[in-house]
Amino acid sequence: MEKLLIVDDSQEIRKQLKWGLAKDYKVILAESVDEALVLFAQHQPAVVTLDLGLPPDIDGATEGLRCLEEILKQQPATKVIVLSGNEDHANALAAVGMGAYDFYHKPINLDELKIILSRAYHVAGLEEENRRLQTETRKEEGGYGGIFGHCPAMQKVFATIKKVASIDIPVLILGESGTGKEIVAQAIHNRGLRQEARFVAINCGAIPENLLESELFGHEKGAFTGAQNRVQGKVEFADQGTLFLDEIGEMPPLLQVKMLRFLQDKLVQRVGGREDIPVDVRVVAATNIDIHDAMKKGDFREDLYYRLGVITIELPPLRERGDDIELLANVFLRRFSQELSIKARGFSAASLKWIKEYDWPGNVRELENKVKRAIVMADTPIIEPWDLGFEERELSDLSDEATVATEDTEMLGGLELSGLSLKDARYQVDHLLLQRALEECQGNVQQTAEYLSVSRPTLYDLLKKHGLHGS
Ligand SMILES: Nc1ncnc2c1ncn2[C@@H]1O[C@H](COP(=O)(O)OP(=O)(O)OP(=O)(O)O)[C@@H](O)[C@H]1O
Repeated sequence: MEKLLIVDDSQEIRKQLKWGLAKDYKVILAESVDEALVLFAQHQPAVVTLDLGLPPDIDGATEGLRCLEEILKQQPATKVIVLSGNEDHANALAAVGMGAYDFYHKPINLDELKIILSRAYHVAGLEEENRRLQTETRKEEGGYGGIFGHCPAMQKVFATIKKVASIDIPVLILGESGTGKEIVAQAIHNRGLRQEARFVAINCGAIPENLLESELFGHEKGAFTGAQNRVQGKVEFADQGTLFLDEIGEMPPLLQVKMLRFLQDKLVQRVGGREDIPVDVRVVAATNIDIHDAMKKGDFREDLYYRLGVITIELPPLRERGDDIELLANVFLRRFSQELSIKARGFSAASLKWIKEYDWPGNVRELENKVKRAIVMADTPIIEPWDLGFEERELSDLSDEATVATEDTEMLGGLELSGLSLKDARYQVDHLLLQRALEECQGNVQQTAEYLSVSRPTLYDLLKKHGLHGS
């Protein structure tokens, strides 16, 4: 049963209301502001009826308005219904101005008051539900540190991040290119003990072997031609923070040995230097190659693997994430439409079919790029498959809908449509139809619009797009 706080200094009214409302509500009675505020804090009722003339100011409204103010300060969503005398209309209005939900003039008619009360509870309930949904959406909006995923494999990833973040052990992240290895590494850092210090990423596969050592460990002045100054390496730069070694599977054998030594001793020696510099970093590594295969072939050292992969996190490819693909597509749609200030409302059914069925070799990064491109390319707020930039080869397999469209249109004017993308084919057909309708109606715009069953402004837009003119 809902709780209702009744604040009234008149014993008679308190009695009348309790008698009349106790069947529907759990009635709590207060006769002064202080008592009301204590009971309000204790019970947190969604609705309060409040007499404005409370002691010591029973003929004025100062105490009633103070009570209203305090209640709304404690809980702004409370629906306060002010009960006042007929002559006190101005104060009742002032109360509404301060945030009261409604007012009701005494003498009280219980049936009327019951209607007002039930409406107040209804509104309070709706608002509460709305707040709950908004909080949920906001949580969803943030994903897990910006990483979205509902599928069991991603839930397992989140659970592991949670467990390992605050423990200083190495983590190895495995997953195809674009599956989110770097954002997972960043999430581990952001939730860990070193979050105040730096997160330093280095892509071991993108730097030529001869430069990688100095990138990682730094060099002394004169260490090699062109080394004009002493330079700190990424490992040293990450001191106290997290070092993210991306594409560790690509690390050349010699550097694997040096990295292993660093992991064991926590000391770095700059290229051309003799000094051992102590560095305290958390290491998170990632690779998109089959690391077990690389070990079998002798390309990756087993001892380094065991140092780095105390904990491993496997990121599933996008094609194995089920409904997450649609979730991610919508996340990117909202994100980029906001960032680029372009209105994009959603995906057409055909687009969603494509999004779900496509193989996604480039994983989340590819999906992200395709959605971004689509928002820029789309002519309407609804994204169509061709906006997503699927290849013609892929589009030729498109749904029956597209094939039918092409067959129908081929009958229209012997247009050569084969080999055209759906978008181009539609353009050609529109062009032909516009030309014919104009001819048929001798260029009369009004008649042409009627002939094609479009409005005049739409026809003008179409003519402009196709470089055609009425007479
Ligand atoms: N689950 C996810 N939710 C939201 N965005 C994601 C998710 N996974 C990846 N992304 C986004 O996809 C892009 C690629 O992610 P990231 O760079 O972390 O992948 P990666 O596996 O490290 O790629 P690579 O192997 O090429 O280094 C980034 O823009 C990232 O924000």
